[in-house]
Amino acid sequence: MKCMNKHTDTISEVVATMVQGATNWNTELTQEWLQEYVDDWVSFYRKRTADGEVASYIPILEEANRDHLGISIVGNNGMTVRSGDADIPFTIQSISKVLTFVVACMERGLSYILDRVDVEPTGGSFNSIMHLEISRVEKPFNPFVNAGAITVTSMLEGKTSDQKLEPFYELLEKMLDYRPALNVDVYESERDSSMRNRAIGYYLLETGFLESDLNVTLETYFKQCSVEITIDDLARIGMIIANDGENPANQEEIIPRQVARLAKALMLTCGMYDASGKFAAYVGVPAKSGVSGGIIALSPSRARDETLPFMSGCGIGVYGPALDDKGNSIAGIRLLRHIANQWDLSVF
Ligand SMILES: NC(=O)CC[C@H](N)C(=O)O
Repeated sequence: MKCMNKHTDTISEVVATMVQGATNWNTELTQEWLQEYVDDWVSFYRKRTADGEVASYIPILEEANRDHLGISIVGNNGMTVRSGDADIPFTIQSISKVLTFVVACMERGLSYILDRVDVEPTGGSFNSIMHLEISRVEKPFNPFVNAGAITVTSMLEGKTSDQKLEPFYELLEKMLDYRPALNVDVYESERDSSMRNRAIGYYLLETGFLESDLNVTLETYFKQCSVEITIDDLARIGMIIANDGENPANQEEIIPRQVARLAKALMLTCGMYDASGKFAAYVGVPAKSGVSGGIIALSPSRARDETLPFMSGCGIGVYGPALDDKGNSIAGIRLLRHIANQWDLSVF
């Protein structure tokens, strides 16, 4: 087998050699080799955390360590590569919007939700009110900015926040084999400080978009954002969405295919707020970020992929609480960009 040189070979070249040549190609060797690569990249991009700031508008989030950077990657065969600060729990924040959207579509049907929330990027910040008012929209722009997400949350079935979130927890449990818990301190910190989201809520109430009581809707929204997860969880959820909602280990359908596909399209066009265009151009994979520094990303499964069979249909979780001015993990984006380019993950 060709001797591997991680400084000169691209990952595709090496894996292509492995696949073509190679009587002794094996998963363990590949994993070891990928691990070395990823370890190098994480230590390189960790320096970029110094260029960002942790979120402070939810006071408790300011306690995060801005030097942290970790990544977890799960292939469609379960192969896992994790590196850096991979064991730090953090709250899911806006990444929850992908899951409440999925749950709402499963409960109400896709067309019910799409009649009430659009699928257009805003080009504005995640918590903008201005867009709603200036454009006099018929419905909120998309489910991944706060106005659209709060509207989706109002459409979840149930009268109390706990009833509304039960199917959300059940979906998480099905994907992760455990039930993540609410971080009560983060929930209370957001509940007591989130005047902007209350303003958005009142505007949605006035304009007739909300389908549940305002206070219950906001309580549900703050709770969904405060569920604690890890990058391994994000990678696993990403891997299932990448595979059109199916668990590749046993072909069980966890999310209906059409809903998973729509979620991917929305992640690609709206997942990184007003940096979504740049992210699509330079990274090119569906992703969704949150203000605690998490990013979920994925490489949709592609039959054509011969060089990296186990990375077609992979999920990626990143944690790096130092954020850029759009509210996305500053080092996390750079790390993802590097990996997507090296491994040819772009959907384009
Ligand atoms: N970008 C985010 O992660 C925002 C989520 C946060 N809970 C908020 O609504 O303000």
